Amino acid sequence: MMDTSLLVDTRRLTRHVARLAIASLYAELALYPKPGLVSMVDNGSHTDMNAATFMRSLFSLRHYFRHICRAGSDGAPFATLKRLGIDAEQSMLRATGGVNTHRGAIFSLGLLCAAAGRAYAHGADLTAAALQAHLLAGWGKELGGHTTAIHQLTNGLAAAAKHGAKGARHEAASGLPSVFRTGLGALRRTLREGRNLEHARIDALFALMTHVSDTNVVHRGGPQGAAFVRIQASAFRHAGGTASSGWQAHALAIHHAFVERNLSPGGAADLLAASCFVHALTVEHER
Ligand SMILES: CC(C)(COP(=O)(O)OP(=O)(O)OC[C@H]1O[C@@H](n2cnc3c(N)ncnc32)[C@H](O[C@H]2O[C@H](COP(=O)(O)OP(=O)(O)OP(=O)(O)O)[C@@H](O)[C@H]2O)[C@@H]1O)[C@@H](O)C(=O)NCCC(=O)NCCS
Ligand SMILES: Nc1ncnc2[nH]cnc12
Repeated sequence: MMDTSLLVDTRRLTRHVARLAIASLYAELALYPKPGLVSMVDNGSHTDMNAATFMRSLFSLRHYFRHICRAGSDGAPFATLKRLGIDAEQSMLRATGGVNTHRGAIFSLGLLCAAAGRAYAHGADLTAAALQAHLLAGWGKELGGHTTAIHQLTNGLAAAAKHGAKGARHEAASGLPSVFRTGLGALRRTLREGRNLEHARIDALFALMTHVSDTNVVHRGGPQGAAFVRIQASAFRHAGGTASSGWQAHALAIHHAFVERNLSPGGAADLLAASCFVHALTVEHER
């Protein structure tokens, strides 16, 4: 006879995972000041999207995260995840009137939801190490060979071809080191030092801006823009990050400098949401 308790538990897990995924995207959107990025306060360097566009996008993705987590727990092949990802991109574009708000999150956060489902189905504790191991064991080989599933020249492909930017596919094929090492590391460090989640998210965003090969930055600003982002983010961190009493004024000055140069670290923003997700999902298993 079928074990229905497992079915109920899996349903509970997929709901929990989807709720955390959406909450993480919301936390990223609500954070301020975020250099060049859209928030509840302003549109940063963007003219075609605002917080309402992001809220519509976020709402359109709520079932996707549940479905991709379920696919992971069912042991689905990469082709299934890809299909779900493409469908989610289409829902997002319908919800936003064609604006790319969350393509990176659909990809990276979607893969993490699938990895959570796979880890759970294998009876693993939901730790960060288990998530990364299940991501790579489940779909690492296909991710290594994943070119693109959408047959159009994206800004990311153009930035890769012209300037060698690595982008989301390279990041995922390497097991999302920016999430598991850079983002999560910074979140945990700031919390350990006794500051709050808002501080931790700001520190994580600046850590990601220092390390990530962000196709969004490269597409808009070229190699000089990417260097500017790295230099500004490093200066913020060397000044002590959110441990410094003047951190808000410093972050705001960087925000204005990015808007002046039309720069937007959208890849780092997506990876911040992914880091917040991993932190929230694993925090009680890491003690
Ligand atoms: C696999 C794909 C997702 C790859 O897509 P693409 O060829 O576009 O590759 P990337 O640019 O590398 O990645 C896509 C988005 O990921 C974000 N990103 C950028 N750098 C990184 C990075 N190093 N690591 C992780 N993620 C990264 C980034 O998203 C943010 O930027 C968005 C805005 O970008 P853009 O459209 O350029 O917007 P504007 O600057 O405003 O443009 P203009 O107005 O100037 O024109 C922002 O919304 C953030 O989300 C990249 O956009 C994809 O091709 C694919 O295959 N999809 C199908 C799904 C799938 O296969 N799923 C598999 C299982 S889940
Ligand atoms: N808050 C934000 N602003 C602009 N691009 C983004 N991509 C993901 N989050 C973003």
